[in-house]
Amino acid sequence: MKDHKAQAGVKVHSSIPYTSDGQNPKQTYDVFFPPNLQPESPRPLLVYIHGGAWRTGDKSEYSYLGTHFAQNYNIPTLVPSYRLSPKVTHPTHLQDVALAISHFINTSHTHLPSPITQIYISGHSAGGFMSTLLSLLPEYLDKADAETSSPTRTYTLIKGIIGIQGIYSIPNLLSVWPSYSSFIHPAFGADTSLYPLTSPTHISPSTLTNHSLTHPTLPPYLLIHSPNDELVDFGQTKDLEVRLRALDADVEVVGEGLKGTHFGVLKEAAFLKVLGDFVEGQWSKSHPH
Ligand SMILES: Nc1ccccc1C(=O)C[C@H](N)C(=O)O
Repeated sequence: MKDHKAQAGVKVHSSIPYTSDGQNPKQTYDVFFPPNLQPESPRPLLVYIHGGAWRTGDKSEYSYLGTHFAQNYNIPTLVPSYRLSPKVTHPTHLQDVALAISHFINTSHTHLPSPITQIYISGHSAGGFMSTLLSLLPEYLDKADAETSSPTRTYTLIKGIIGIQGIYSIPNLLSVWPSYSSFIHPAFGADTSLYPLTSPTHISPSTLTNHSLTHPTLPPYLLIHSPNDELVDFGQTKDLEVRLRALDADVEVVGEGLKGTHFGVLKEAAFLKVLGDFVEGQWSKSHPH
């Protein structure tokens, strides 16, 4: 573990292993702490799950996001890496991310003056698929909690999900972009009949009812999708919006006003503002000044 100061007092803990063997650099996270956190003013946690078609990408490319939200919104931000395909297949990527979140929550008292009481999970592209599934299928975080011997049920801390140019339906993605089987097959296997089962857009009310005994309400969703995304069509976001509304969730879709490409949007000031303001806005509802 390395500790160093980033700009303007943001404290970074880099490459913290979240598995017990601690051997794989992909199974580590970076976490960005705002300066001067006070015990009497708790803050939410923002998680950022990177994209890259389940086969590329690394936490190191998104340090600027952690620094930004810690510095400008005073929000501790967790950026995990996870193992990539073809080395692993779904749901291993998601299990890694769930373990990273549970691991951080259960060690955060060593870094923070007060416990984390709210988690906002954002994800870009394939990361949007994962952030959404974490909210719709509690078993991923519950299983991670069992592994970390968590006394807290991490799932119940989720207070918002942010999908950024996400992939939410594998079948629809392949019907619009057949060539994407080049990364979908390594990530999800060649049996296309299983694709609907894994997709957030295909989660049914009855799937949810099975879980809702202990957590009846879905968190609010913010779905961000620039009209200039050249790699993932807006239909992905539209279809998820429709499904989430059918599941009685609050959904806000932001598209107009953004200009960036699939990856370019992540550097856009308007994007950073929409995401940060959403987290701060949700948090303020339960923590009025
Ligand atoms: N996020 C995506 C969505 C759709 C299509 C491709 C991507 C990619 O990220 C491609 C990646 N750079 C790759 O080399 O696999």
